[in-house]
Amino acid sequence: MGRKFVVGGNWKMNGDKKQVTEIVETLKKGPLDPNVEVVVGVPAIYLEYVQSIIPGTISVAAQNCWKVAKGAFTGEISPAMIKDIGANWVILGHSERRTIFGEKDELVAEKVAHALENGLKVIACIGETLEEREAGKTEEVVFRQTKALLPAIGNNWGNVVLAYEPVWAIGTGKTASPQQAQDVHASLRTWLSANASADVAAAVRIQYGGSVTAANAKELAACPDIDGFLVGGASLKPEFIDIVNATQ
Ligand SMILES: O=C(CO)COP(=O)(O)O
Repeated sequence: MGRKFVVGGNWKMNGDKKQVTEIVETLKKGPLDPNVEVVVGVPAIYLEYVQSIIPGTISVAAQNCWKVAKGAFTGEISPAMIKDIGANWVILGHSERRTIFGEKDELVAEKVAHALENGLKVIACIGETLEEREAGKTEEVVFRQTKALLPAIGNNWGNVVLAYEPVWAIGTGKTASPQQAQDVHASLRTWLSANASADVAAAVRIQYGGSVTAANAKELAACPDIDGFLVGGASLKPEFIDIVNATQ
């Protein structure tokens, strides 16, 4: 069975109530390819609001969550809270969480495990820095990051999307070339086949993220191992529609 294309919009810490309303209005008008799964990653404070106004065909994701159910964790939200307001997804391990907020592989894995146990679907992000790429360590890094997730995911791969986001391509306007992205996605699948299972490797959807725009989405989408995108800046703009429709 083919892998359903899945496009995420990661709004990050952008927008206000007016702007998020406008983005949802734009998404409502579409038209969005019905064969593509669409997920929007919303700032925590607007999650419930966006969930209440967005069409049921579009899923809502939190951009982070904590690793236990409740308690004295000031400022955090739990998977149960995300589910309580009707959202079904969470983005975890984003490079901004890793670099700015110091999240290590182990913590990301704990969050992934807890989110999956509580019935959320997870977009798990991995990717190398420029320094790591230039040192020839791209595969080593993404394999290490993925390996940390294996026990957390267990046999729950059906609820996980991997997002390969080279850090040097995020918000820089410097997209990985289709070949660079395809190469990493293909290696990841080979690695998964050896370290998870052939079925997981064949079925898991791997998104590419990093300066995806309407101008480069079609070429990237044509790569055999690219199964969707995780879009930052362009997800706040009407061109997000064209990115969703890039496989048409
Ligand atoms: O980090 C990203 C999505 O999670 C990518 O961001 P940009 O599309 O702004 O480069």
